[in-house]
Amino acid sequence: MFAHELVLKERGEILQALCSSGSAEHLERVLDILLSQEELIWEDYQDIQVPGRALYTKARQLLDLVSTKGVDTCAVFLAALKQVLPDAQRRDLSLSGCCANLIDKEQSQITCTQTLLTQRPSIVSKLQGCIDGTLEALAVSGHFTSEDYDEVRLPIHTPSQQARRLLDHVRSKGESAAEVVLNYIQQRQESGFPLTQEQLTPPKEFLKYQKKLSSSVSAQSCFLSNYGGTSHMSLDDIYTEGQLELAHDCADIQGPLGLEEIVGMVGTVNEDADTVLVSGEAGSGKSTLLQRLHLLWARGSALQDFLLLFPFSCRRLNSEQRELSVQDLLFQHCCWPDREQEEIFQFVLDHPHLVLFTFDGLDELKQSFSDEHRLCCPTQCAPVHILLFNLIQGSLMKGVRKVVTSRPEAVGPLLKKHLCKEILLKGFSPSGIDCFVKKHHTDPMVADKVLESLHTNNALLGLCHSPVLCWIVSQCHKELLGCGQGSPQTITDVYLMILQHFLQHQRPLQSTGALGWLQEHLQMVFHLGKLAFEGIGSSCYIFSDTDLETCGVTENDICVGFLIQSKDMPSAHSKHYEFLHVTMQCFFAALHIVLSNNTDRSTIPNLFETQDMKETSLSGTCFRACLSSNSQQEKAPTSKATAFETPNLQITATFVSGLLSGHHRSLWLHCCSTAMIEKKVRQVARCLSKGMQKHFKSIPQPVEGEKKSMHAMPGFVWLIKCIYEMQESRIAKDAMSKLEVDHLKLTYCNIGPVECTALAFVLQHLRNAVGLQLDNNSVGDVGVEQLLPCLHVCNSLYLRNNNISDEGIRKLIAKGIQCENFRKIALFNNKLTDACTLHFSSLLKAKQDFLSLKLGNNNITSEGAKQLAEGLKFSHSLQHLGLWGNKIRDEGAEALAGALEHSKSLLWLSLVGNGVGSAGACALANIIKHSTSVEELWLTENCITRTGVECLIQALKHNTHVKSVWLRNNDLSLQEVEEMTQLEPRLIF
Ligand SMILES: Nc1ncnc2c1ncn2[C@@H]1O[C@H](COP(=O)(O)OP(=O)(O)OP(=O)(O)O)[C@@H](O)[C@H]1O
Repeated sequence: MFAHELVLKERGEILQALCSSGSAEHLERVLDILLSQEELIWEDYQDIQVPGRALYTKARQLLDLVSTKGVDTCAVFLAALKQVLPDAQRRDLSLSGCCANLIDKEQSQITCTQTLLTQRPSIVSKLQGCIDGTLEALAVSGHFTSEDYDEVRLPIHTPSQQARRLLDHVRSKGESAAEVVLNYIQQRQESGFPLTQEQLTPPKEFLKYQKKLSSSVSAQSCFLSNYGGTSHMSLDDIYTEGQLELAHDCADIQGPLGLEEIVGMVGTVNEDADTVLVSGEAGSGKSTLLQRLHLLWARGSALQDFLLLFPFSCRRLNSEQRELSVQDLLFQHCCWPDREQEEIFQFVLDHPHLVLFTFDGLDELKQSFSDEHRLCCPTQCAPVHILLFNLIQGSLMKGVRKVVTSRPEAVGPLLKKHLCKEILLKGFSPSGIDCFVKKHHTDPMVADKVLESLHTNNALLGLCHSPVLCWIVSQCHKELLGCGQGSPQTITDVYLMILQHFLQHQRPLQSTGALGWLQEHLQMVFHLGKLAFEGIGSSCYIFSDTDLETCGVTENDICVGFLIQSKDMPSAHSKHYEFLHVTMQCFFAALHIVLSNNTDRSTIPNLFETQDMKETSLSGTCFRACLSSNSQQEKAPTSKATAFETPNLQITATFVSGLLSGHHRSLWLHCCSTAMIEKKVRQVARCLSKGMQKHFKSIPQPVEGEKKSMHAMPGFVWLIKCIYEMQESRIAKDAMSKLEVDHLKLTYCNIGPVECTALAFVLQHLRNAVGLQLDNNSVGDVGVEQLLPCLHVCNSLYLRNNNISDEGIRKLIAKGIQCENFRKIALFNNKLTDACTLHFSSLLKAKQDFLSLKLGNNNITSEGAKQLAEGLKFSHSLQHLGLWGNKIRDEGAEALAGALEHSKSLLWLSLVGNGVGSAGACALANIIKHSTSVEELWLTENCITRTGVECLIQALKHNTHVKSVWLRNNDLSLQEVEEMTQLEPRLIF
């Protein structure tokens, strides 16, 4: 193959190789070589290197340019690539055979400017060690102004980029400036400063540091800390893959993402950014995922493109009061170099693309993200959050890859614009739950029993998609297996179960009776509750000895196991503690709110109003003000925006609702006054009702002719979940009696099985049937089953892109057949196969008023179509049938045509993108011939040839009510298309 053909054929791979590290270094080195080989002229170079242009755009332009210059330039380009790319990437490209030999140009140039061009690669290398000196020489000789100096020295440039910017400036200053540069380099060489080639291979001390860092990262990441109180669990033994998805649609990737793809370029939406965000709900496994990445890196089994990985926890960074430089941050917070600190840091600065930073829990940082305070100099000291924000946005240490985790609610548009991509972590898949439980219980009999019990309680199974809940449920298997009918249904039930588990673990229950376990440990609950509550209000998740003392937490309280010692705190002399998991802190804070006599009467209303505060972006002082302890107020001087606090306050509010539910009220009887509890119940009920009404009031009036539709605002799902936790049908009924909409839209709302359970609990009380649109969530089969109790109030159900399989459909249809209102369903982009068509066929037979069935982009073949046709024969009502993007061929089309040809109801049929061919088209022509209702037939992309279209034309001759037949992208020549359009204008090509 010729070089230019190869450049064309491997374009995608070459682009990836040049740009995937996110650093411009590879591209710029290739440009240096092409300039030196005189394959590019200066103007070509300037056309590509337009400031501010995205890296990928520059690379694409270079590829276009070398292709237009012909085979020789392409051969030199490939040789340059071969020289520049690291071994691993070079192996991925088949460059051999087509590369030209790079020629070392003789130093017989007429001008210094030419020499700077033809010797550019080596001059860039030489300059890196003496940028300052060269700049000074240029300034002294009057060629460079202080602006030139500043532009070259911009700290966002790596040293090699600074060298190139210097040469670019010199080019515009003329021959004498070029002479100054060459003279300076020559003098420097003569005075004994060698070339800087060794900058590209790590210095010896660096390798020692790398070893030290990786063993410290490995030590930190090999155990899971929340097993600390009870047993040690190594990450290897328990780690279970979570579900990772790109937040944005991306054609390049099918199926779930792997761990390596988190840092890779796949799914990039902003090529200029270096920061990847992994977002996920509380307990979805973000910290554990990072921990896994750290461990794999430290062991050399993943992310080996990065020589260094620096892990940070925002929770720990909160306690850093000093101003630090990036160098201090790396060395003091991650790993201290024993020697040659400067040299190691210089290597990091010179090779940003070989370095990875991870920041866990951005939502826990006391300050909210802002890009106002710019900092570019890595040696300048600043408060830690300013360093962090500048690293994330890339004004500091451009080119270093960053992975940041956060709860989704805490990510505002300000941060989003600095992200190269966002990845959603959606907890465990159904098979992930099985896998986790089996790993958790080494005894397979126990694991089987736990799983069996989970599969008989769908609400609990839904909860187990959240890893933290799956962990609790597995941990409390004895309680779970012992509780029979009363097994947990709500998140609060699960947390009460672990409370009971830990308390009884400490002192097995003997004489105290069924309610005794709590009473016996009430003081401990009060102490931890106070600590948790005060921390939640001020985003404080790590507690000192003094904090514990202030809240009365004793050694015995610690021994129960809810508090664990914090790892890696900078001050070694005093102990620090944190809750096993932050959701546990929320739970104890909720216990405090429910049980304490001393909480302010506005605590509950303020807690529930956090959502409003978020939506109106008021400050979070309101909730903080209701905290009673003075010490806490002293400790929270920062003005953290409410948006960052809201997730944990919302979780606390959800627990408050759950703890005050009728099911649990008897628990509190012996702990506090019934009147106080009842008052709090009324307060919560009022807050929920008020919150709901506020949402309903915001629904706009419908435009004439359109249905009244409500798109869920943030917080709607949370309120629904609180109502579910309370388990009060009365509140649900009351809330729904005021909702007057025809269509309820909850697309992209993070709806998983747990949310489905809550939605069904509340929506079943709707007075009028609605269209329920849940597209683009993570409902899954478990969620579908959870929705069944509200199916009777759904006239249409939209579940596009929700990971639903045939099993989910089986249950859905069994119920749907009995629901009078249920008339439309849209299930495109799921995991359906032929097995589901049997159920749809039964549905069509049984429900003579069913109107619309859309199953596009699934895996249905001709066999499925035949099965479906069996039901279609009986349907006298179906108006819309969508089967696009499946694998239905001619026989399937024939079966469908046979069933539909005499239909008096069908208006619209789509078989786009199936491959029915001409035989299929001829069969479908019968529908046109005989049906008295069909208006639109969509047959785009179906390998139909002239024969097929001729059948359709014939059929259309007898039909006046068909409006259009879509035939784009079939096997027809331009001439045929023109000819047939003339014959039948209703054909659309
Ligand atoms: N992939 C996993 N494999 C095994 N266990 C997991 C996994 N992910 C999470 N867990 C369990 O769930 C617990 C909570 O997970 P983790 O702390 O990682 O969640 P998170 O998303 O960081 O939560 P938060 O946002 O509240 O900080 C872990 O301590 C661990 O016990």
